[in-house]
Amino acid sequence: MEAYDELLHWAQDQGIEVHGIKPKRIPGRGIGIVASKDLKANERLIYVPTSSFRALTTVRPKIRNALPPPAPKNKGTPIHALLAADLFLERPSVTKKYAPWHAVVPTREDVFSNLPLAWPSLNYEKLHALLPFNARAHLTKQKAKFEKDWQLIRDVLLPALEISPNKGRYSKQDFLYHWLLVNTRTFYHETSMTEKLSKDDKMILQPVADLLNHSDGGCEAAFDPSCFTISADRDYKQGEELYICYGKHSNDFLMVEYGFCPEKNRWDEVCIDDVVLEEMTEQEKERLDGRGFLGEYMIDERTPGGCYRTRVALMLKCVRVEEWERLVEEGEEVPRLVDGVVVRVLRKYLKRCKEVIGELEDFGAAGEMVLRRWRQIERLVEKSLEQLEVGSR
Ligand SMILES: C[S@@+](CC[C@H](N)C(=O)[O-])C[C@H]1O[C@@H](n2cnc3c(N)ncnc32)[C@H](O)[C@@H]1O
Repeated sequence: MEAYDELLHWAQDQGIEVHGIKPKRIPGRGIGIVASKDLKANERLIYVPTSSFRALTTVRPKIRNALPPPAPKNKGTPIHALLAADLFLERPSVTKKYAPWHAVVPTREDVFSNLPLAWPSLNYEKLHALLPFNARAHLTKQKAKFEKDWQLIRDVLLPALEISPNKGRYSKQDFLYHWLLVNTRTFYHETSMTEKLSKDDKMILQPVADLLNHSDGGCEAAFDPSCFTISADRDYKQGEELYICYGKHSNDFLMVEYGFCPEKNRWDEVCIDDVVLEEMTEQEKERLDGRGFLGEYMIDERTPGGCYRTRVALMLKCVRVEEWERLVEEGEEVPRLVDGVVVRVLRKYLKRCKEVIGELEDFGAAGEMVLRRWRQIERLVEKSLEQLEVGSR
């Protein structure tokens, strides 16, 4: 029997209802979910009762008792770390219970080849430095989060269970694999047990639904304290892939969190803080900070001339300070005069894109995803420049 068929049988025994869909291997996306028959909009496709989640309640007591309990305001042990520890320390008897799920989740090789946090140390520093601004910032934060969780596992959990860390199966790399599995497969869900915890802690794993790939739109996901459901957002033809939206994320975020960088993404945007801030004197930065306009300068397909924050910041370069203060105070539209400054800054950014692309072209397979990302950015900047230049004629 195929691993997917076994998963579906197993899921049925867990009370999970699956209707009109089936898992399928999809080139470049691992496993995904396709329609096994024609589907109508609003048909319920997956029903997962709370009892079949892997959540705080299913983390084995010996693990929960050894670690500080999760607490509001990100105090205590993150649920992420608890779920990852539960998978990391699974004994064969437990694994047996979840064997059909383990048989279909990505292997270590799959996970490590896609996710930046798992880049081999030799490449990590170099590629990290070549990431676009927001991807770099996000990866730095993610790394800090992982290191903190690993410290808790190594220094508190493993000693409490009398397991020696850094040995084979209990190594940091092995924890990283399970931590990334959790990171890429959890869903947001809230119960009375988790309502006081931070948003990041309201996470659960749910077999079958976690096989849905992401797109910038897709099926409807809904939950209440008793279950999680996925319904068709439109009619589907048999064989079509179904997606859900993991969130309105940019490609920089998707690349770091999930290890892929789609060509089509209506939520994509690019942060150009490095080039905008290079333009500013210390005094100008202070002024921007004082008005709450320091950083987060974005461009996207809909705003070729930059977001409001970008335009406000660059306005400092083309109007007198008193006029700038007045326009900001009154929330007035930024004058078209700023377009000239935006063009100059975007040309500088485009030059930088091309330099990084040149470096990444020599990097080989390890840098492929980052290269693809920079090429997307290059296209976006070129398009923005074209539109600004046409607009100024
Ligand atoms: C929740 S899982 C989805 C199921 C997954 N494809 C699998 O094989 O188990 C999330 C992972 O699927 C992959 N993925 C999801 N959406 C994708 C997409 N649009 N393009 C490429 N990979 C995608 C990424 O590896 C991501 O980390």
